[in-house]
Amino acid sequence: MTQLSDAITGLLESFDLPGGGTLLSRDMIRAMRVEGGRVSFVIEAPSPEIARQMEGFRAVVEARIAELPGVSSASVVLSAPTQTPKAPSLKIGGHAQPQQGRMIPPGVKKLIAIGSGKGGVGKSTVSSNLAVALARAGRKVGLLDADIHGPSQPRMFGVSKRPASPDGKSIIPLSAHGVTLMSIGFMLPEDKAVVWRGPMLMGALQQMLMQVEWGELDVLLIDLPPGTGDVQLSLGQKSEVDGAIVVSTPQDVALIDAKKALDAFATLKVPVLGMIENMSVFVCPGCGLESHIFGHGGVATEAERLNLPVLAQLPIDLDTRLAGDGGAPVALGEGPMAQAYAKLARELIESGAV
Ligand SMILES: Nc1ncnc2c1ncn2[C@@H]1O[C@H](COP(=O)(O)OP(=O)(O)OP(=O)(O)O)[C@@H](O)[C@H]1O
Repeated sequence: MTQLSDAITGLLESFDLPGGGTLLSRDMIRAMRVEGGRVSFVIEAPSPEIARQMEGFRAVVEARIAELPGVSSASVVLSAPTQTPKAPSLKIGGHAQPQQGRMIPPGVKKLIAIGSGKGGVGKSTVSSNLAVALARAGRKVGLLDADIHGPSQPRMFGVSKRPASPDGKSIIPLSAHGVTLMSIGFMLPEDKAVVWRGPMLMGALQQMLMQVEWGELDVLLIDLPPGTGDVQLSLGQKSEVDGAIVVSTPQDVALIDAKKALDAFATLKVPVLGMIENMSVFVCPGCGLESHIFGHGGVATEAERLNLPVLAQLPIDLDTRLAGDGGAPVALGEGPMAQAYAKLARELIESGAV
């Protein structure tokens, strides 16, 4: 740095701002130029209101800069972000911030996690449809897509807008089909892989739970990543999950992993509300023949062994797949799958779980 730059930095450090810190420590200086003896820069205030209040301060800073040896002219301008919502500061790879207390979004009455051991068993499909069915039953529902490595909810709800952030910190969730929605998928390009370590995942989860303005919700469903990794661990340890639902297909490999997911919830002391068997049977639309493509009865046996209810048995269903891919979950309609999800929602409400 030149002598003049040093002198400018020293001067800027000498002004304490109300509320603590300096223009430099609070990162409010923009477009600094020192050319010959001409100095110019912008002070960016957090809001137009604060910019107005800082006018006297700006004039003092400008005058003091002009007095520095070697300065021929000084121009200090105040600016503030416009009121247009700007992109949230959900920085990729941000670490969890230290915070007091636990990650419990204010205004949310119940947190329900939806997990699976294995990927691809239909956990996100079940989450989206259950969210829609609960909303249709009159519940105020939020859905947090915490499947950080493979967020599917933007596609399943047909929304991919970047959420707004009026102050650059709080994030306004999106809303689709009566459900308040947030997904890491809204913040990243679809083809961008998330390669994060544990603390970064924790940071992202913390931001999605606590920076998002969820508002008043009867229930926030959390679509977990498959398996028993860092997101499950953080959620179990740092939040208060009221209940978990484990989705599995009847297939042995899926069930082995589902048992691990159940075991993880038990370790984290998260009460399991029950299991959902997805893709339990395929009924041929031509002849009505039932085929148990992924096996039969495995989920019921496991649930019985653990004294857990089987909350639903959902068949392999083309409409479910098409509706999910098309951005309008099948539970929005009137057909048999919509009825099955409506029944699941009703029973969860009646049991007091949501
Ligand atoms: N009952 C069903 N009938 C037909 N297709 C289904 C059914 N359930 C899910 N699918 C389809 O299976 C695929 C995987 O489902 P989904 O993404 O919900 O699984 P997942 O367990 O969340 O996967 P991942 O863990 O990889 O995110 C999707 O294409 C979905 O539409």
